[in-house]
Amino acid sequence: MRFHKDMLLLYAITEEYCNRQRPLIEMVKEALEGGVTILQLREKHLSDEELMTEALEIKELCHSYGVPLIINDNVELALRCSADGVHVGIEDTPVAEIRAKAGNDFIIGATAKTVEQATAAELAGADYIGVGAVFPSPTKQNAVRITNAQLREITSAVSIPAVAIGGITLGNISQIDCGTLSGIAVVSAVFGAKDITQAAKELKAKATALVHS
Ligand SMILES: Cc1ncc(COP(=O)(O)OP(=O)(O)O)c(N)n1
Ligand SMILES: Cc1ncsc1CCOP(=O)(O)O
Repeated sequence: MRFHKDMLLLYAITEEYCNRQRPLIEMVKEALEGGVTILQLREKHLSDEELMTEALEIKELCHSYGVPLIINDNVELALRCSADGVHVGIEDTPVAEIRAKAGNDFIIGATAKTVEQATAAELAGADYIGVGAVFPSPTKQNAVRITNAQLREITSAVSIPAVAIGGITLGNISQIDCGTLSGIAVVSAVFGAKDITQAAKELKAKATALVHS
């Protein structure tokens, strides 16, 4: 799927602790019904084989909604299951290596917590950056926080699009003073919600207002 920055508007990320009373595919479907625009499979507890099974099933579902599937960290698996892309952190496979191997149509997202990391990601060929944590995150409690000023500095240092991540909820999204953001990335605000579809709809409306502010 060809990357466009509008895909980043409501970026939903799966996570083990948010579900598991019921199948992940069911929860992903509810999120897609609510209008998420890109989905990342981030299931760190699964073996490659289990992840492959989930990825293939979820990819079909995402594609039926025209939504790209991104795999967290695991480049080899992302390529093997023909996912649309991968998201990597600072300590994962280097972006330039992925780009050389996967070609230009593969979506590559990179985490950036500093201006240096953001400009390096852009130079190496990343399509977008994920910047955060902008609030304390229940999902990644040790995530380093960044301020609104740092967020603005980072996003304005690059010309590739950016999403903010970390502890974003319906209640605090309007406190993000973003500069130029293309969207928000969330785990618990969607997959931890009682009504996933409704939560996604409401977050999407607020994300739309944020990116146009
Ligand atoms: C969209 C998005 N932004 C940032 C991250 C964090 O990725 P990373 O630094 O690799 O940390 P883990 O996800 O591996 O804990 C992300 N996953 N997605
Ligand atoms: C993967 C990641 N990286 C920084 S915060 C975070 C988790 C975001 O989850 P939540 O939206 O529940 O805070």
